[in-house]
Amino acid sequence: MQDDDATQEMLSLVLEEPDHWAMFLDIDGTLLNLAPTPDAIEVPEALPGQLHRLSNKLGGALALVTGRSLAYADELFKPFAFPTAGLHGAEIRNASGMQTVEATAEFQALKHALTTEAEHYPGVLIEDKGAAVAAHYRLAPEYEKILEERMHHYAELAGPNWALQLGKMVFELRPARSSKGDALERFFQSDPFKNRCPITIGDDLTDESMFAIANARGGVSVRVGAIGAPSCATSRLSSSALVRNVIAALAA
Ligand SMILES: O=P(O)(O)OC[C@H]1O[C@H](O[C@H]2O[C@H](CO)[C@@H](O)[C@H](O)[C@H]2O)[C@H](O)[C@@H](O)[C@@H]1O
Ligand SMILES: [Mg+2]
Repeated sequence: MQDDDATQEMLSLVLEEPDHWAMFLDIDGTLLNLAPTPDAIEVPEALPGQLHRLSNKLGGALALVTGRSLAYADELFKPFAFPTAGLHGAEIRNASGMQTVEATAEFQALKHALTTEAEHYPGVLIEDKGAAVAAHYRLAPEYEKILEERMHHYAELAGPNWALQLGKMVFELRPARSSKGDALERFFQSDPFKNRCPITIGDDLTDESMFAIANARGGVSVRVGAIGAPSCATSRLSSSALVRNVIAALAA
């Protein structure tokens, strides 16, 4: 299912039975257009309020599920503080409170070594996310191969508590203990998510684990972007703009 059909499906499902559904939304490339650098993203002025109204319609069962840190996600959508899973599922704020992850001294040293090494790769940006770190090559695609090799090396150094996460023009080291799919299961343990059916929308490899949970629970999974990348999502929306149209229509 694509664009018009996928949009129509989500609108009718949620508007007809708002008490039945829970929505799980990725941020970069899904709610927001991709930008040249991590901090260059723009949050459309109306979006935080629309998400808030939609969340109210769903009885609070709307969560952000992102590779960003929880604190960064909160900044983007303030003054609202939605239930959120950050660092690809490793951090979570749900009804049970907030769980974050601390970087160990060894991981701090690793981030320092990576940042120093990246000075030799002009245009490569290192994003320090606390217990995760991202090496972005969007501005310097010529370094993709070397960066991939080096990030495999740093992943080995980091040990089994960290995993290498591939993304859009980025290699990340993230806490290995939890994926976005695991985060969904944790949301489902308590209200307002308990006993609801998931609608998941995401654009990247990291979102596949939440699509799998949505499919297994009889829900809806939507991958954003052009057809091409293999995905277990059952529907497609070709752009973040279309995602925001769905959010606006559901919030109205
Ligand atoms: O799970 P998400 O909410 O989609 O976060 C995934 C990563 O998004 C960010 O990087 C990506 O978006 C940047 C801004 O558009 C872009 O410049 C970059 O090339 C993309 O990879 C973010 O910086 C990462 O920390 C997130 O893990
Ligand atoms: Mg994304």
